[in-house]
Formats: sequence, C-alpha cells, structure tokens
Amino acid sequence: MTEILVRAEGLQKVFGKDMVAVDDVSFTVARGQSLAVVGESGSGKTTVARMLLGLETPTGGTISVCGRVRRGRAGSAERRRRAREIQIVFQDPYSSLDPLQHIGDVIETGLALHFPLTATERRTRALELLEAVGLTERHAVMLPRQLSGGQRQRVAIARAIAVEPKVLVLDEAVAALDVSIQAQILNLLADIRERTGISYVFISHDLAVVNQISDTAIVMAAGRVIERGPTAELLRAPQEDYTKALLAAVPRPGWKPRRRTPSPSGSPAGTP
Ligand SMILES: Nc1ncnc2c1ncn2[C@@H]1O[C@H](COP(=O)(O)OP(=O)(O)OP(=O)(O)O)[C@@H](O)[C@H]1O
Repeated sequence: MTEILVRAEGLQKVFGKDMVAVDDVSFTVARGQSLAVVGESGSGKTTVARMLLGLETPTGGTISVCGRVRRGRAGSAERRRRAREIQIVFQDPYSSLDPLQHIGDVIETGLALHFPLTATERRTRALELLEAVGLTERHAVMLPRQLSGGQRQRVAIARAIAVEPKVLVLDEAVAALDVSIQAQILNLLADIRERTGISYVFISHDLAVVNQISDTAIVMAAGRVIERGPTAELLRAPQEDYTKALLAAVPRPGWKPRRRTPSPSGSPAGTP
C-alpha cells in the first residue's frame, strides 16, 4: 500500500475576523507523488503551504505529516524533527539567503543543524549537494549576489534537500525565472524525484509548468478546492469554468521535457 506522507483534512484558515483564506481544503500526498496546487493570485495557495510547514496555525481541520498531526508552531527540537520531514523552496530565494554568507556555508549550516558530521565531512557533503544541483566548487565560495536567479534557486533546492526531507513544498519556485531556465530547474526537480523518491507539493498559477512536474492537481479558487484529478486529465478536459479560464490564460503550449541522458553524477549539464 502506498504510504501517505501528507494528509490535509478540512483545512481552514481565517485571518482576523472574517478573511477566509483557506476553506475546507483536503488532499493527500503519497510517497514519491507530486501534487500541484493551482490557482490564481489570492486563491489561498501560499496559506496552504505555510500551514503545511507549520508557519501558520489552521483555524480548522487537521494536517498530518509522516503520520503525525501538526499543531501550529513548535519548539526548537520539534522544529528540527519537522524540518527532516518537510522543506520549502520559495519563489525568491534571494530573500531567504544571507547576502553575506558564502554558498558553501549556506549548505553546511543546514547540515550542521541536522547531522553529526565533522567539518571535513560537512564540506564534502556540501560540495556533493551543490554538484547534485548542477553547481560546482567554484560556486561554493561565491555570495548570493554573484549568482544568477536560476543558480540561486539551485542553491535553495540544495539547501532544502540537504536535510533529506520526505516532502518538498515548492511555492512558485520557478515563477520568477525565464522559460528556458524554468525548464532546466523543472528537469532538475524531476531528476531529484527520480533519484530520491521525494514527494513534491508544487504550488503554481501556471498550468504549463504544473503539467510537467505533477501527477495530480487540485485547483483552488477563493480558498476552496473547486476541481481535482490527474494533472493530464485536468488539463485535457477541465470541468470547471475557472479551470478552463486558467488554462486559456496559459500563453504557450507548454515546455516539452528534453530527453535526459544519464550522467555518471546524475547532475544536469547546464548551470543557469
Ligand atoms: N497574514 C494574513 N493576514 C490577512 N490576510 C491574509 C494573510 N495572508 C494571506 N491573506 C489573504 O488570504 C488570501 C489568500 O492568500 P494567499 O497568499 O494564500 O494566496 P495565493 O494563492 O498564494 O496568492 P499569491 O500567489 O498571490 O501569493 C488573500 O486574500 C490574502 O490577502
């Protein structure tokens, strides 16, 4: 039987007195599955992501991750344990990277928090992780501002996978990138999922992108799930007018994945 890693049931978030951001949202994510959460701006996607990470407390419903129910913010030991279960990559990694911290140290800091490694082991592992996302030793000594947007997003992905989480939430993680760079990051994410069996919750307003990265999708409007199903099916024959409108707004036929030729290290060729 497939192991369910994330289970959201009747999730609700009301801000203030009556700002209903998320209303009765339910979904599951199985091991190795990639679930897309689709919807236009303000539909409640980020609030769902923040509740999954424990950054917001639901006002109703429950979330369990790896079989344990999460109840809002936690103390430091519990936070560390949760971090091993679920990680997030945001749209703009620049804002979550310390401008004065070298890239190698960004990765090492996460490793130090979670694994009892010697300094040498940490450095070696950090370089392995950077290689796994298509970066090199050269990038390890750089600062965030010396990298391109695509490279910074690779660092954010390396930092997230460094702690070997079971689930990775990607919140508009490729939205700020050029289409060609998006394609490379999506390929990288597909490689990582293939290699590690990690699950994704892929949040996006862009159905062309979602088509390439997810098996199933939920469509959100005004805080509610209005349609759900296998992504391909949902895109081929959307039932709801809202989904049809989202689909009609997609300005391009969609990115076609290139054939991936396995390289010895498993890392992609380009490093945008
Ligand atoms: N802390 C908050 N306080 C009050 N209202 C909030 C808060 N966070 C989000 N909201 C509101 O909840 C609704 C859903 O926001 P959310 O950011 O989850 O949507 P989204 O689909 O992720 O949109 P976007 O992609 O633009 O971030 C919006 O109307 C937003 O203004």
